[in-house]
Amino acid sequence: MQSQPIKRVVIAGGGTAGWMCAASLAKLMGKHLDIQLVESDAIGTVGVGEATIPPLLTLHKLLGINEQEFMAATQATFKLGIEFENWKSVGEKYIHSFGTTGQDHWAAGFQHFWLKGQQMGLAKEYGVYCAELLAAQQNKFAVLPNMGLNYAFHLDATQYAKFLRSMAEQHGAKRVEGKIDQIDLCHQSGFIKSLTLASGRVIEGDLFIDCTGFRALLIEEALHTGYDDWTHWLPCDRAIAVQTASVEAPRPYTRSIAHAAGWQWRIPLQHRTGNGLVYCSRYLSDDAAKQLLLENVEGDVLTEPRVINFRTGQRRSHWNKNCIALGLSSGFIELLESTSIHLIQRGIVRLLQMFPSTGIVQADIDEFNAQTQHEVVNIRDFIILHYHVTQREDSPFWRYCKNMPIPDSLSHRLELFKETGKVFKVPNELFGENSWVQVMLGQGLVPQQHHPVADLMSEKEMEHFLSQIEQQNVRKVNQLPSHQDFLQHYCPAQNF
Ligand SMILES: Cc1cc2nc3c(=O)[nH]c(=O)nc-3n(C[C@H](O)[C@H](O)[C@H](O)COP(=O)(O)OP(=O)(O)OC[C@H]3O[C@@H](n4cnc5c(N)ncnc54)[C@H](O)[C@@H]3O)c2cc1C
Repeated sequence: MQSQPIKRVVIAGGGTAGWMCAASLAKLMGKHLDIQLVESDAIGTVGVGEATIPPLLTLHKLLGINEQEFMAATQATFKLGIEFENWKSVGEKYIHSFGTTGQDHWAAGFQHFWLKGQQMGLAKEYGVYCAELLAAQQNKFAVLPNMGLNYAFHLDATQYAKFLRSMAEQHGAKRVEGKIDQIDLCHQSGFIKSLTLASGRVIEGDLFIDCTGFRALLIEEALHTGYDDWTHWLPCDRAIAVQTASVEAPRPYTRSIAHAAGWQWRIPLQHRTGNGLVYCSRYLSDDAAKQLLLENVEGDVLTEPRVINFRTGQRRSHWNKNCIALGLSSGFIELLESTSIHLIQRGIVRLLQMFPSTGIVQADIDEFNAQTQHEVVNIRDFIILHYHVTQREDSPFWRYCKNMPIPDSLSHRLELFKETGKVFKVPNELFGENSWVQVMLGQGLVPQQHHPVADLMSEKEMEHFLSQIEQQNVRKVNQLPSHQDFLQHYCPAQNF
């Protein structure tokens, strides 16, 4: 397709996606590449995206990032999961934690033993059997040896981009300030040849990474790649974001609080709290959303509330010709389970694995797109689950979500769990069985049966099995310091 070797990589956009990509390429392939990143201070970044999930630790290890330095620089706190309030019904809550719940048997997941234990009147709440969940509820945390607790971070998105920028520049990536005005295509191949800036400067490249956010300047405006719209399954299309002063010690989890036409996030950082309301404009006006958010935040409001429009879905191809889209330019599922930054990371790793050093071939493009789409579709189903499996019928929004048709792939999973209690992870899927079980149970889907292997346990054996898991978790959590104390000792930011 394009037999010339790929030496010059141009990254358009310097938000989280752009700088994650620049830092990774520069650190891991910088010796062989000329990397330029173009960004515009006048346009700025989306400025949100502050909750992450555990696989980010793997990328940080790969890049040799010192966790304490990174956390101090980005005002970060630890995250053990997400608390969902009012999602199943108003007044009820559950936590989707990053930990393992109970102990699986090779033939059947822990949920089967828990269901049997419940039938026998011996099992407590599902979350009692997960150390991360107990630690989150008690606001406790420590980094334990051998990944004793699974965790991720809450971070300041602007500081994170700065942190990555300095790393990228240290490894040779060059930043170009300026507004991209025009994208120049090769008449014959349709490949991108160069970007022309408002200043008239022309930036040529062999491979272009579109990190221009929702604008999708390269992948869509120039290459007309197309977009699969998922608003019929994920109807929220607006968010209002606002930062507030902290009023309590930072909790080691994200809060997601459902309202009548969407939900509100609370992300505690060391120096402030990130808040926002995600909503569906069919059911709530921007003014009403703003009022609702401001009525439901705690602490002094530090920034002007900002409305962000989005359309859930994904780009039809994430890699088209010599352009790869990363971040918001590639699509947006929803922020509910903090999967966007993770998908940027996956796109970068995939690019490194398939880097077209000797030239671009269609087989690489097809493989990249197939893998990405497979991954994104499974995450999409997991997010739809939260909205669709609910007992709420108290507003038009929730009635829509409860009654909307859902993808067949999700229907099958829900049916399987409801009928049999079984959950199987699809190969290369982000969310494992334990995540699906936590959210399905949390949203109120209770299986009608359990696996017969759980029937082999006598009452005494079941009691012992459940109580030793519980005691082990209680002992682990009892020795932990408070999250706040641990942050203060491990990674205090300057103004903590
Ligand atoms: C409300 C909301 C909350 C979110 N919360 C989370 C979360 O908790 N966790 C999570 O994982 N993800 C979250 N996300 C997604 C996350 O914010 C993004 O994945 C992440 O910030 C990456 O954004 P980006 O770099 O693609 O785009 P942006 O941050 O928008 O960056 C775009 C870049 O392109 C540049 N640019 C654009 N046009 C031009 C031009 N013409 N010339 C030059 N430069 C240009 C801009 O200046 C900027 O540098 C959230 C998203 C939204 C909308």
